[in-house]
Amino acid sequence: MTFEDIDPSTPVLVGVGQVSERIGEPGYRCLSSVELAAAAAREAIADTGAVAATVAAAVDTVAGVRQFEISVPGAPAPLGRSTNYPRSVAVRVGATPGRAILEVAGGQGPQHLVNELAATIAAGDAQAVLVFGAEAISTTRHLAGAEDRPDFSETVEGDLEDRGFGLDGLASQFLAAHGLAGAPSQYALFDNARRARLRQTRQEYAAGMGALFAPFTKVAAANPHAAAPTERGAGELVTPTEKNRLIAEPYTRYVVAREKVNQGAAVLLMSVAAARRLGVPEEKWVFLHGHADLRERDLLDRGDLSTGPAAVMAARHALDLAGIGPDDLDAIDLYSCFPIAVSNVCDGLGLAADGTRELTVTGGLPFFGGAGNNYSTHAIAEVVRRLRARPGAYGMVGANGGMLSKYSVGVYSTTPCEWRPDESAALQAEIDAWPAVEQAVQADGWGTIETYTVKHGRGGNRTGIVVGRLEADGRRFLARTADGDEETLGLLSTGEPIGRRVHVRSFDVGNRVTVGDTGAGEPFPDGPAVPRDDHGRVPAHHDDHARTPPVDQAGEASSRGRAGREGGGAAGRRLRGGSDD
Ligand SMILES: CC(=O)SCCNC(=O)CCNC(=O)[C@H](O)C(C)(C)COP(=O)(O)OP(=O)(O)OC[C@H]1O[C@@H](n2cnc3c(N)ncnc32)[C@H](O)[C@@H]1OP(=O)(O)O
Repeated sequence: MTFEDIDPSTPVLVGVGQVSERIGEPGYRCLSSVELAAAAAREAIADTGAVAATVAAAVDTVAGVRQFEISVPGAPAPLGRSTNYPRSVAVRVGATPGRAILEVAGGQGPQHLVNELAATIAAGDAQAVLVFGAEAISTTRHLAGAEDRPDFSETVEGDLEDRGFGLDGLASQFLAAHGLAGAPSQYALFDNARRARLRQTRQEYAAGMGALFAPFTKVAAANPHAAAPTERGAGELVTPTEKNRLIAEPYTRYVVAREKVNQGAAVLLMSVAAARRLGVPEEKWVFLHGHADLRERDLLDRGDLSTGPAAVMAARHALDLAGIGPDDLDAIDLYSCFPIAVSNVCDGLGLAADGTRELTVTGGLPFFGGAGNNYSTHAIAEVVRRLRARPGAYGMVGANGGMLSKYSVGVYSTTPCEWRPDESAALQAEIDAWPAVEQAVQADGWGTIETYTVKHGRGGNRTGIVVGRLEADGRRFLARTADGDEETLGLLSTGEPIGRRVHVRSFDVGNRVTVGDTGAGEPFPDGPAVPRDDHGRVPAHHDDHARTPPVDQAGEASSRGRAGREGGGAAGRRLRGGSDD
């Protein structure tokens, strides 16, 4: 395949842009997420090397990645927001697209949009597509309480293909009521299960997480767009200190996605025909050689909580389509909200995760910054930049959303290639046919711990969360510890809890786990009942705190004040599982 004989409908990435700003630094402009996305989009348009106004006018489709503050029902936006984010950005860059898309929540969004809209171009249904996203969480958090805070509200007319939150099966009042409202505690369950599978001690596993992420800090330190550009050693990353407090065991703050960022990124795709017509030089062109989008089973349905096979299948399929293996990749960016998101894919692909292989091009979500759902647009932009500098080399972006729930992959190169349809649908049917683990929504009796975490609130309060199997019939249960149950917290915080025997008891407010069958026996006095028949229902966000992540991507604070809030009284206090941080 050469540039001369390539099909004119072939999709090609022709422009990328990234912008960022840090509070307190020279040039800080207090930009809204719309302004950050627009600045990145302008950069992507200019990056084509063609006449900017002509390129902007040719954009027929815009697709916005959802910000955290519009990713969960009831999320606050203390500085206001646009009623039509994609068109707010389009107007600013001089585009008048016929189609405007607002993608569902989730970190897979950027790569998914590139995969989907490249297919749209290949089918002849679009010619020039601008994908963008941005977060101004740092600015919003900083100014939320200020008297002279800016107002980012705007009303923009025009059609909008709003795909909704897309949180079905990812978030529910049932999960939230048992402490699983935020991403750190959800992912901690997977890392602890992986540790037990590898038969490692806590110290050994922490050392591995440190070794995995220390090289990420080095990449971040060299990246002008990084939110936390500080190089740190492996030991420093995983040693709890006042600054590096425990968030959800085994995670300290340094190994958790950092959501306080002001970052925007954009990618411009075109058909080869449009790129030629608009005068985009061929040295700017980057082709999608492989792509895949797969969804894991819902958390409590998964057979093995130590691994996320759908993500690995997606990566393998994208590489297969490209006709290469992991060793052929020159640049890799694996989504890194928590260590397991990276090590799961490394385990599956046989990639070294000890620092000998670079696994991020940006610095990763804890150090570059977890730009809400939009992190991987930055990864794509950086991979494109690197591949242009190394014609013929391959790069891969793995983008993760939910609780290791959705994985989208792109394999890129400057080498021309025709559009290659993927077989994700057939693979998805295979995944969907895997048997779901039978659940005991109301769990009573003795059981065995399958995985666990202990969440640490800012004030020192702790909540233990256990996923286990009932001895009587092997059904899976979810439970949390009662308030002040130091004995059970002690079991969960030392040695190897996985495989240990515990007692679980159901109450209206949810399941409670103890090391013995006493203590959780009294009837619970009051408090709203936990919905048990609607696992897919997304809890509304009533937190008036400035932090806005959705359940999909949330910080631990996001369950405050919603389902699972328990009543008072002595027994109530004892049974209460402790608040989020
Ligand atoms: C699929 C997925 O992507 S899942 C992942 C989704 N993302 C998440 O869930 C986000 C998870 N992270 C979080 O919730 C939070 O970062 C937490 C809970 C881990 C820590 O939050 P906090 O306790 O509020 O952290 P804290 O504010 O104390 O410190 C974080 C850093 O941000 C800095 N910071 C605080 N406010 C701001 C601000 N407005 N702007 C920029 N930086 C800020 C602090 O100075 C500190 O910097 P340092 O690293 O130099 O010490």
